[in-house]
Amino acid sequence: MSEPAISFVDLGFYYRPGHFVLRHLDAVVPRGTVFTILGPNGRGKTTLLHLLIGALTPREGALKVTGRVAFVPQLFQVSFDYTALDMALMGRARRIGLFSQPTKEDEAAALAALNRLGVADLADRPFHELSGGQRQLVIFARALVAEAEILVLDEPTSALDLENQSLVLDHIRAFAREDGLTVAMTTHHPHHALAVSDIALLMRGEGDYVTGSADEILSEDNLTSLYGVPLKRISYEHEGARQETIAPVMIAPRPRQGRPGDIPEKIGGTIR
Ligand SMILES: Nc1ncnc2c1ncn2[C@@H]1O[C@H](COP(=O)(O)OP(=O)(O)OP(=O)(O)O)[C@@H](O)[C@H]1O
Repeated sequence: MSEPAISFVDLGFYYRPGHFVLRHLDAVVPRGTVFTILGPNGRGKTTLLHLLIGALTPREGALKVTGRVAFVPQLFQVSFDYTALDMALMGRARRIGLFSQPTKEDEAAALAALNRLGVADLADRPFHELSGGQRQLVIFARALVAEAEILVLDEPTSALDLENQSLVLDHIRAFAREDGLTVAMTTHHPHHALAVSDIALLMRGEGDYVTGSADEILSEDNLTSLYGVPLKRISYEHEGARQETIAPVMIAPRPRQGRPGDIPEKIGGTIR
């Protein structure tokens, strides 16, 4: 079996001595899989991503990341007047070198990546004038142009409308299934995790983690106890195939046929 893209054993990190943000954390992420990190605010998801990209160093345990990493942060700001194409070209910086000009081949690669993400028409627009979602797609293109083997994505769908969420999830799946990339990402959306992940990590608190096959880990019980609100796995049919999604039941469901408190049997499918 090939070496995993990411592995950590007994990983621990604190910003201030004596105040561990995460501790005794173990996971193995094989190449070409999608690894999703979930947990309530402040549990250390972003801290874990920063450890993966080498911006932070473990205080305890061992962390191994094998392959070139590209990081896509949640909000990407630039203070200079770069175009979207310039931003994508920055992914080629390693090839182009500090004082050289991009070649036609570099430009073609950057345009192809923008095209794949559906934003080639924005190539000449100033990056800082783009919407949050458009910027996100351009930064994805930059990660592709960098020919990274491991993509580390901080809440990749947070700035996106529903259509673009779906598009980005499709891209994430394709990066892993078609390009063989490994994707490590955080999300506050369990249904996104279920849609794309092979492996999930639930960060329940310091020293309290669950990791393993996403389909098994993202159970109603695990998610309900993680978030403190009831969540349901919903089975439905789409284009002739059985699918599953996850939805929170944060407010009392609307009663059907005037029966107060009646939990609907169907929300486009069957609640298990
Ligand atoms: N630079 C820092 N210095 C000190 N403490 C920090 C720093 N960054 C984060 N923390 C603390 O570490 C803990 C974990 O933060 P982190 O941002 O990793 O959580 P998160 O799970 O990503 O949260 P969210 O879902 O809100 O983005 C929090 O208590 C936070 O206050």
